[in-house]
Amino acid sequence: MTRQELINQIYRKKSCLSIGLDVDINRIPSHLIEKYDDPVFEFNKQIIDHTMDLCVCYKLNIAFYESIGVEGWSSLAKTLEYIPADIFTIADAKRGDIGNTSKMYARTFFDHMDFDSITVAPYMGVDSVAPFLEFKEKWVILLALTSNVGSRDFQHHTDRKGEALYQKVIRESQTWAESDRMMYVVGATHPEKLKEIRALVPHHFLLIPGVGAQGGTVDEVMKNAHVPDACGLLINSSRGVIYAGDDEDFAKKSRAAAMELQQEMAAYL
Ligand SMILES: O=C(O)c1cc(=O)[nH]c(=O)n1[C@@H]1O[C@H](COP(=O)(O)O)[C@@H](O)[C@H]1O
Repeated sequence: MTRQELINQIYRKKSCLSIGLDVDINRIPSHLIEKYDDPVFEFNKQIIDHTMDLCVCYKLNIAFYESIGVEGWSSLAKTLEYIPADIFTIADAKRGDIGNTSKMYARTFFDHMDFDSITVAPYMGVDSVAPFLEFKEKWVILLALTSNVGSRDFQHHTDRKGEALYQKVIRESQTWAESDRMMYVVGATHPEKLKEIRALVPHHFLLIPGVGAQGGTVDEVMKNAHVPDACGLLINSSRGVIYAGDDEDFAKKSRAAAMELQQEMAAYL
């Protein structure tokens, strides 16, 4: 998907919501487990049916699918097929290795499967990221400042000139790809850093996880990092949306949770 197609969708739906399909088999409503051969896919299908007009992206965290083996990969593939073609998709895989191996990861998610983007760790440098950029209209979403507490262990570390590691990642990687192929992950749990990061990358999209279950808010993100006329944000919520309910009406409750986030976003779009 192109940058302009993504932007058009955001303004059409008045939403920059990414819904994280982080499906834990132990949290799926029991009636789905009893009734369906592939309860993970059925869960996703019902969530997608109830939310696709409210979000512009689905992020599938690969760990949740890998953790249940071959069946998980099959549920992942079926879910990806089911997502409407005009909705942006993220393989949240956090990959990156020597070039020869990254090439295989890129083939997995861009060739074998048809995701629009993949999350990539930057720490092995340019040759570990380049193979993902060889695919036309596919995006790399580079980890910059993550949402977890441990992000302080390395990412905030400053060099002698006072530049933090996450700042260096953002500055250097801008020479690897333009804003039509590269996004950055910045946690909603660092609202005080959002303005500064937006100044470093005025045109790039930021993928912002950490809203809801991890304590970040849509309002603070929109206030500090929203770009007029381009939005420049995909704000993700996983557990807050998909586990809003745990009974037969779980998908309706997900819709209500997604709508609440979308309406907060609409005020800025
Ligand atoms: O790359 C990510 O998506 C990501 C980066 C980060 O810094 N923090 C973070 O929480 N994530 C992912 O975003 C999702 C957050 O889930 P919830 O906290 O349930 O909304 C999970 O899939 C995480 O793996």
